[in-house]
Amino acid sequence: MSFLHLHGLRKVYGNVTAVDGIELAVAVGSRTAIVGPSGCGKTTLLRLIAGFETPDAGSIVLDGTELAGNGDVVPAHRRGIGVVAQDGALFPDLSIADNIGFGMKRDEDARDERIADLAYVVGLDRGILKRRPHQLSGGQQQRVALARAMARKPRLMLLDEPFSALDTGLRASMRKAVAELLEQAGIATILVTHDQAEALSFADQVAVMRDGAFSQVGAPRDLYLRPKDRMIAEFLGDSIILPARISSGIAECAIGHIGADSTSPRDVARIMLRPEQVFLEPASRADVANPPPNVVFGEIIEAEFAGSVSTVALRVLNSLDPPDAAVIGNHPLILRRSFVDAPTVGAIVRISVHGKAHVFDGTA
Ligand SMILES: Nc1ncnc2c1ncn2[C@@H]1O[C@H](COP(=O)(O)OP(=O)(O)OP(=O)(O)O)[C@@H](O)[C@H]1O
Repeated sequence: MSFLHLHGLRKVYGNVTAVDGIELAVAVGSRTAIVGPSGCGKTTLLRLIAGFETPDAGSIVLDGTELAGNGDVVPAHRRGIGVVAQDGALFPDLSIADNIGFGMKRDEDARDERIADLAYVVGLDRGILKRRPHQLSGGQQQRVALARAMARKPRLMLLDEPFSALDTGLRASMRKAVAELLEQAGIATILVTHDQAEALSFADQVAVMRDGAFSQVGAPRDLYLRPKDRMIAEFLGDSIILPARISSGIAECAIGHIGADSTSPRDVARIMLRPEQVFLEPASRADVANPPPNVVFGEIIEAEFAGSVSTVALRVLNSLDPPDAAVIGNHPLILRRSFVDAPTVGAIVRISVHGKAHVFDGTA
């Protein structure tokens, strides 16, 4: 069931169209991530939903109530929406307790107890409640901002890059903790981020944004494995994109005949593989001289070791399909992934592919 519905949203600043034609349905208690490059309109979209900006066209309906559209605009403080910004935006002169309790009434029953409960829920020690924001770490400040937003019992939570100031380890643990917390509270959440891994791991639904519009919306796994075009594929992670011929559900390409996720026959197509689908096993020049059917070998021409993930460039030695030979010959296949024993320059490897190749619509 759709809890939040955005229809045809548009926002223009002077001659900049920040957001245009946005359609989105958010289910009750679900997590949506909006991901896209800097300046694509993510923050503007959140500000429209929060009520800090008014759309030039389109509508926002939350739980059956129109917040913006044809009729009156519901002001931000009446929307029941919590917002956590990138920097937390805490009040520097208030104690942590008063920051958390900012939206509560002074005489609210058991106010102090609720503040302490909220601090506990977001994993903050009771001992810091008397401190001021500048006496807290970045991660603690973000937790305070989240507790403050939760104190108002929002129906929807908007998170604008709330983890971006944190270092990698803390970022991942905060993300997990926040996701669990909001899920337990049954609060639907929209997270804005420019970090694709964060979007894919956080959300049930990911919307990829480009130039003010959504280019694809779907479940993380679908978007990652079946992106609509090359740009989305590359934005969501490393990809190997090859020309291919599709016939009987098989993609015939330079590195073999691989099962395809499309059965429509096509003479000229583009396919995508994710690096974790491509395996390299040690082989020798003698194997290359007598290749078994549908087996492709390569030679490592560059190798870069970088800890758990290494990058290798390989030249395909017995490309199966002549149309690809020139492309592959001129452009080595680049593979960045983790190897137990990464091959070194000069090594001969047998290339194999697991899973299906994704076939792009069109030839882009
Ligand atoms: N108040 C404003 N006045 C004029 N232009 C604005 C305003 N706010 C945003 N813009 C423009 O609208 C476009 C979208 O900006 P927005 O901040 O929504 O992007 P973003 O995807 O959140 O970027 P970032 O990831 O860098 O925060 C940009 O071109 C920006 O310069």
